[in-house]
Amino acid sequence: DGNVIRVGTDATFPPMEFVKDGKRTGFDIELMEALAKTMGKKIQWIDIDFKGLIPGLISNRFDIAASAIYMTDERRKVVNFSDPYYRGGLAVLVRRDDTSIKVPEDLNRGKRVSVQVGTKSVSYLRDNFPGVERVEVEKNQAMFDLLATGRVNAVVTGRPAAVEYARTQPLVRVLDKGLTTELYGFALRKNDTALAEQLNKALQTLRMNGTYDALTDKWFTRKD
Ligand SMILES: NC(=O)CC[C@H](N)C(=O)O
Repeated sequence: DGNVIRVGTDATFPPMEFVKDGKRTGFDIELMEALAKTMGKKIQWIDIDFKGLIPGLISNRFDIAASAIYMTDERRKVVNFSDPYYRGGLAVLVRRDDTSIKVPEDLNRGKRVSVQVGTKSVSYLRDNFPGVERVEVEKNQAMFDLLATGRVNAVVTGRPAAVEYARTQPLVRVLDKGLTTELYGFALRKNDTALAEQLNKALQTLRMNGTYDALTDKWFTRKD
Protein backbone atom coordinates (compact mmCIF):
# COMPACT_ATOMS: atom_id res chain seq x y z
CA ASP A 1 0.00 0.00 0.00
CA GLY A 2 1.70 3.20 -1.21
CA ASN A 3 -0.27 5.22 1.29
CA VAL A 4 1.32 3.55 4.28
CA ILE A 5 4.82 4.29 5.48
CA ARG A 6 6.41 1.84 7.87
CA VAL A 7 8.35 3.57 10.63
CA GLY A 8 10.72 1.80 13.00
CA THR A 9 11.25 3.08 16.54
CA ASP A 10 12.63 2.02 19.93
CA ALA A 11 9.85 3.51 22.03
CA THR A 12 11.63 3.35 25.38
CA PHE A 13 13.14 6.82 25.50
CA PRO A 14 10.95 9.59 26.98
CA PRO A 15 10.40 12.34 25.95
CA MET A 16 11.42 11.30 22.42
CA GLU A 17 9.51 8.03 21.98
CA PHE A 18 7.91 5.89 24.64
CA VAL A 19 4.76 3.98 25.49
CA LYS A 20 2.22 5.46 27.88
CA ASP A 21 -1.07 3.79 28.75
CA GLY A 22 -0.38 1.27 26.00
CA LYS A 23 0.11 3.94 23.35
CA ARG A 24 3.25 5.17 21.60
CA THR A 25 3.86 8.85 22.25
CA GLY A 26 6.62 11.46 22.49
CA PHE A 27 8.18 14.17 20.36
CA ASP A 28 9.40 11.93 17.52
CA ILE A 29 6.12 10.00 17.44
CA GLU A 30 3.93 13.11 17.24
CA LEU A 31 6.27 14.82 14.78
CA MET A 32 6.27 11.73 12.51
CA GLU A 33 2.47 11.49 12.74
CA ALA A 34 2.16 15.15 11.75
CA LEU A 35 4.67 14.68 8.90
CA ALA A 36 2.78 11.65 7.61
CA LYS A 37 -0.49 13.55 7.73
CA THR A 38 1.08 16.39 5.76
CA MET A 39 2.32 13.86 3.19
CA GLY A 40 -1.15 12.30 3.00
CA LYS A 41 0.10 9.00 4.38
CA LYS A 42 -0.63 6.68 7.27
CA ILE A 43 2.03 5.23 9.55
CA GLN A 44 2.53 1.63 10.47
CA TRP A 45 4.80 1.65 13.52
CA ILE A 46 7.33 -1.13 14.03
CA ASP A 47 8.92 -1.54 17.46
CA ILE A 48 12.55 -2.59 17.58
CA ASP A 49 15.59 -2.21 19.86
CA PHE A 50 17.82 0.72 18.93
CA LYS A 51 20.63 -1.44 17.56
CA GLY A 52 18.18 -3.04 15.08
CA LEU A 53 17.02 0.25 13.56
CA ILE A 54 19.60 0.71 10.82
CA PRO A 55 19.78 -3.01 9.89
CA GLY A 56 15.95 -3.11 9.79
CA LEU A 57 15.83 -0.06 7.55
CA ILE A 58 18.45 -1.44 5.17
CA SER A 59 16.75 -4.84 4.96
CA ASN A 60 13.43 -3.14 4.10
CA ARG A 61 11.51 -4.06 7.26
CA PHE A 62 10.47 -0.40 7.43
CA ASP A 63 10.99 2.78 5.39
CA ILE A 64 11.96 5.35 8.02
CA ALA A 65 13.71 5.04 11.37
CA ALA A 66 12.43 7.66 13.83
CA SER A 67 14.11 7.13 17.17
CA ALA A 68 16.22 10.07 18.36
CA ILE A 69 18.93 9.05 15.93
CA TYR A 70 22.01 11.25 15.76
CA MET A 71 23.16 12.06 12.24
CA THR A 72 26.67 10.65 12.49
CA ASP A 73 29.24 10.23 9.70
CA GLU A 74 29.44 6.53 10.49
CA ARG A 75 25.69 6.11 9.90
CA ARG A 76 25.77 8.32 6.79
CA LYS A 77 27.93 5.66 5.16
CA VAL A 78 24.96 3.27 5.16
CA VAL A 79 21.79 5.38 5.36
CA ASN A 80 20.43 8.71 4.20
CA PHE A 81 19.13 11.28 6.69
CA SER A 82 16.31 13.79 6.48
CA ASP A 83 17.09 17.40 7.27
CA PRO A 84 17.88 17.70 10.98
CA TYR A 85 14.77 18.14 13.12
CA TYR A 86 16.17 18.84 16.59
CA ARG A 87 19.42 19.45 18.42
CA GLY A 88 20.60 17.22 21.24
CA GLY A 89 23.89 15.91 22.48
CA LEU A 90 25.42 13.35 24.78
CA ALA A 91 24.92 14.14 28.45
CA VAL A 92 26.12 12.55 31.69
CA LEU A 93 23.77 11.47 34.49
CA VAL A 94 25.18 10.82 37.95
CA ARG A 95 23.83 10.17 41.41
CA ARG A 96 23.34 13.33 43.46
CA ASP A 97 25.20 11.79 46.40
CA ASP A 98 28.28 11.09 44.25
CA THR A 99 30.67 14.01 44.68
CA SER A 100 33.49 12.29 42.75
CA ILE A 101 32.05 13.21 39.33
CA LYS A 102 31.78 16.96 38.77
CA VAL A 103 32.70 17.20 35.09
CA PRO A 104 32.63 14.57 32.32
CA GLU A 105 36.44 14.18 32.44
CA ASP A 106 36.07 12.64 35.92
CA LEU A 107 34.57 9.57 34.23
CA ASN A 108 37.99 8.72 32.83
CA ARG A 109 39.24 7.67 36.24
CA GLY A 110 37.86 4.15 35.97
CA LYS A 111 34.18 5.00 36.36
CA ARG A 112 31.54 2.47 35.33
CA VAL A 113 29.16 3.98 32.79
CA SER A 114 26.02 2.35 31.41
CA VAL A 115 25.14 2.93 27.76
CA GLN A 116 22.64 1.49 25.28
CA VAL A 117 24.06 -0.89 22.67
CA GLY A 118 24.26 0.57 19.15
CA THR A 119 24.11 4.21 20.25
CA LYS A 120 26.59 6.99 19.73
CA SER A 121 27.31 6.86 23.48
CA VAL A 122 29.16 3.58 22.95
CA SER A 123 31.46 4.71 20.14
CA TYR A 124 32.00 8.13 21.70
CA LEU A 125 33.16 6.71 25.03
CA ARG A 126 35.26 4.03 23.34
CA ASP A 127 37.07 6.64 21.23
CA ASN A 128 37.38 9.48 23.75
CA PHE A 129 37.23 8.03 27.27
CA PRO A 130 39.63 5.06 27.42
CA GLY A 131 39.50 5.10 31.22
CA VAL A 132 35.77 4.38 31.32
CA GLU A 133 34.46 0.90 31.99
CA ARG A 134 31.39 0.65 29.74
CA VAL A 135 28.41 -1.41 30.80
CA GLU A 136 26.45 -1.99 27.58
CA VAL A 137 22.77 -2.90 27.86
CA GLU A 138 20.01 -3.42 25.28
CA LYS A 139 17.27 -1.49 27.05
CA ASN A 140 17.21 2.14 28.07
CA GLN A 141 15.34 1.30 31.26
CA ALA A 142 18.11 -1.08 32.31
CA MET A 143 20.69 1.62 31.53
CA PHE A 144 18.91 4.04 33.90
CA ASP A 145 18.14 1.41 36.58
CA LEU A 146 21.83 0.53 36.90
CA LEU A 147 22.51 4.10 38.01
CA ALA A 148 19.53 4.43 40.33
CA THR A 149 20.53 1.21 42.10
CA GLY A 150 24.19 2.21 42.34
CA ARG A 151 25.63 -0.50 40.11
CA VAL A 152 27.20 2.05 37.75
CA ASN A 153 28.61 5.53 38.46
CA ALA A 154 27.01 7.26 35.48
CA VAL A 155 24.83 7.00 32.39
CA VAL A 156 25.76 8.57 29.05
CA THR A 157 22.73 9.20 26.86
CA GLY A 158 20.94 11.92 24.88
CA ARG A 159 20.35 15.15 26.79
CA PRO A 160 16.54 15.31 26.39
CA ALA A 161 16.16 11.79 27.78
CA ALA A 162 18.69 12.43 30.56
CA VAL A 163 16.83 15.58 31.62
CA GLU A 164 13.50 13.76 31.58
CA TYR A 165 14.84 10.86 33.64
CA ALA A 166 16.34 13.25 36.23
CA ARG A 167 12.94 14.93 36.48
CA THR A 168 11.31 11.65 37.49
CA GLN A 169 14.18 10.24 39.58
CA PRO A 170 15.30 12.69 42.30
CA LEU A 171 18.36 10.56 43.18
CA VAL A 172 20.12 11.62 39.99
CA ARG A 173 21.17 14.78 38.19
CA VAL A 174 22.50 15.75 34.75
CA LEU A 175 25.96 17.34 34.61
CA ASP A 176 25.73 20.85 33.15
CA LYS A 177 28.68 20.17 30.90
CA GLY A 178 27.80 17.69 28.17
CA LEU A 179 30.02 15.61 25.93
CA THR A 180 28.85 16.53 22.43
CA THR A 181 26.30 18.47 20.44
CA GLU A 182 24.41 16.40 17.88
CA LEU A 183 21.58 16.77 15.42
CA TYR A 184 18.66 14.37 15.22
CA GLY A 185 17.48 13.16 11.82
CA PHE A 186 15.10 10.57 10.44
CA ALA A 187 16.99 7.77 8.69
CA LEU A 188 15.95 6.48 5.26
CA ARG A 189 17.39 4.05 2.73
CA LYS A 190 19.98 5.69 0.51
CA ASN A 191 18.04 4.91 -2.68
CA ASP A 192 14.75 6.23 -1.28
CA THR A 193 15.35 9.82 -2.36
CA ALA A 194 11.72 10.56 -3.29
CA LEU A 195 10.55 9.77 0.25
CA ALA A 196 13.39 11.86 1.71
CA GLU A 197 12.31 14.82 -0.41
CA GLN A 198 8.67 14.48 0.63
CA LEU A 199 9.67 14.20 4.27
CA ASN A 200 11.88 17.31 4.12
CA LYS A 201 9.14 19.25 2.37
CA ALA A 202 6.62 18.22 5.03
CA LEU A 203 9.09 19.23 7.75
CA GLN A 204 9.37 22.70 6.14
CA THR A 205 5.58 22.97 6.15
CA LEU A 206 5.35 22.08 9.85
CA ARG A 207 8.11 24.55 10.70
CA MET A 208 6.21 27.31 8.88
CA ASN A 209 2.68 26.57 10.10
CA GLY A 210 3.53 26.47 13.81
CA THR A 211 3.09 22.72 14.32
CA TYR A 212 6.81 22.16 14.89
CA ASP A 213 7.03 24.89 17.56
CA ALA A 214 3.91 23.59 19.28
CA LEU A 215 5.51 20.14 19.52
CA THR A 216 8.83 21.39 20.90
CA ASP A 217 6.92 23.51 23.44
CA LYS A 218 4.91 20.47 24.46
CA TRP A 219 7.79 18.01 24.80
CA PHE A 220 10.88 19.96 25.89
CA THR A 221 11.60 22.18 28.83
CA ARG A 222 14.62 23.60 27.02
CA LYS A 223 13.24 26.01 24.42
CA ASP A 224 15.21 26.59 21.24
N1 LIG B 1 18.54 5.28 22.64
C1 LIG B 1 18.32 6.26 21.87
O1 LIG B 1 17.24 6.34 21.29
C2 LIG B 1 19.38 7.33 21.69
C3 LIG B 1 20.34 7.04 20.62
C4 LIG B 1 21.30 8.16 20.34
N2 LIG B 1 20.62 9.41 20.17
C5 LIG B 1 22.07 7.78 19.11
O2 LIG B 1 21.72 8.20 18.04
O3 LIG B 1 22.99 7.03 19.21
